Amino acid sequence: MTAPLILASASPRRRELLGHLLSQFEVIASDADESSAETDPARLAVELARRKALAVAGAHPGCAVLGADTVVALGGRLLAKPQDEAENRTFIRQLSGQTHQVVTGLCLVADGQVSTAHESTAVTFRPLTDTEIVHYAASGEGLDKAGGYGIQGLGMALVKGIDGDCSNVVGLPLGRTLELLRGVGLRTNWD
Ligand SMILES: Cc1cn([C@H]2C[C@H](O)[C@@H](COP(=O)(O)OP(=O)(O)OP(=O)(O)O)O2)c(=O)[nH]c1=O
Repeated sequence: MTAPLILASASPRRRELLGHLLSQFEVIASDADESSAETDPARLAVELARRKALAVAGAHPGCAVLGADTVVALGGRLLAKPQDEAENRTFIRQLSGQTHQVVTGLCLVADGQVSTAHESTAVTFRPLTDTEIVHYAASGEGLDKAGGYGIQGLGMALVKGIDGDCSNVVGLPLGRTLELLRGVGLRTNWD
């Protein structure tokens, strides 16, 4: 498999993480519709990753395309990106003192083959004070992130523990991504 790889994502975190695996790839953001009635976190994350990858693959035949989507699930609820600072406070208040799941779905389209995978990581927040919640939401860091926080930034101070792959929480599970790339014969920096 020699076709160049395209990362179908506007996320700077995904670009940086994929750079840990491949020295060369292109980035083209997908405009795929992200609305869905699916409520199961893993199925939703994979469905959206598939839409992103297929949208870009359709416009770039002959290229391998990787799409990803990260979903935050607290009990039966899904927390998307907060609309504004007030909703960000609500999300962080809900996550306070609780364990939630962060699920990233992956889809790789290559040589007419569609491969999918997902990874799940459990993240536990400390019990937070109102002052802490207001302080974090005011930073604006969580506004473009699923669940309304970034574990790689200031949001690290919200977290009591993590069980699973940390890169998955940031948006691209590196182990699973390596498996998918190797599965279609793509050579990575680790091979
Ligand atoms: C929970 C969490 C999420 N995130 C990010 C990862 C994803 O970029 C984002 C979830 O939104 P996504 O819709 O998965 O991705 P995106 O809109 O940023 O980019 P694209 O759809 O173009 O690929 O939240 C963090 O960076 N840190 C975290 O701790």
